[in-house]
Amino acid sequence: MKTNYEVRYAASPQDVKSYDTTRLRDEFLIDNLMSPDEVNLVYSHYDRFISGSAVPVKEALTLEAIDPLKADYFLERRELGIINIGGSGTVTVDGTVYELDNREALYVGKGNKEVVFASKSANEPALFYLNSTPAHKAYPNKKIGINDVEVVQLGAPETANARTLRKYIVNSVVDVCQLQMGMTELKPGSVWNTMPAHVHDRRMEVYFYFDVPAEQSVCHFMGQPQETRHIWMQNNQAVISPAWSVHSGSGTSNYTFIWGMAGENLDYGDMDHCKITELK
Ligand SMILES: O=C[C@H](O)[C@@H](O)CC(=O)C(=O)O
Ligand SMILES: [Zn+2]
Repeated sequence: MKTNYEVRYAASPQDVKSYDTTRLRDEFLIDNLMSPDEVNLVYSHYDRFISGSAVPVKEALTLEAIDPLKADYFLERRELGIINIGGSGTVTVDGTVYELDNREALYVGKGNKEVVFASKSANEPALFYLNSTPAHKAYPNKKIGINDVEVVQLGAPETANARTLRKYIVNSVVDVCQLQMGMTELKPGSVWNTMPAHVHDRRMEVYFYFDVPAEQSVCHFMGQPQETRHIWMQNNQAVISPAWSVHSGSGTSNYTFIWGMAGENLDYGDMDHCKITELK
């Protein structure tokens, strides 16, 4: 059993202007996810947001308190969102078993001492994607099935951005302190997510790209709207978006991604849109 973690500090947009490709990737790209029989976490100092994965294959995996938390157990002062993008699995929270099939989610509130991940079959393991944020209050655990999500259709084939957005962990679906999570699926032939792009200075965000077909990639754009940079993303990689940064990608095919946010408010729609023709 293994829990690995990395720490990422926060950077000023003035500094990031001078980053080369390697430095940009070292600071913002998360490339240790979905590794079998490991729990892998990245602790970002942007809103102390943790992104990670748990892939139990040979044995069950326990979510351990990592050193930066200085806590007796992981959820002592945190809440957790889990979305399964793999085969059927279970998450056991202080003895209560939640069955999570592909594309089902679980919210786990502050104060739960033990979180254990397991797969139904080693041949088709569960792939649990995790987001966690500091929490001030213990809200009840809640499973969010595919029928519980709020669905929004966005974009159009003509602009290559037709996509289905599913809100899983938002405060109209489940009580949360600050975490928000959802999944956006691009339609075949559509490649652009989040275009027109936006920033939300009240919240940071992490995008986790998956279901990227073999030999295809997603080019993710970040940076201040008039000072953008790009990061080429492979399947099962995530990218940290500071509050001052746009976060929008274009793939060489369609793909799906999970977005997770935390910060000042719980208003999903609190975004400042950037005019497409003014991006630089
Ligand atoms: O702040 C919200 C997030 O950036 C995403 O929900 C946007 C998104 O999934 C999309 O438009 O494709
Ligand atoms: Zn956003």
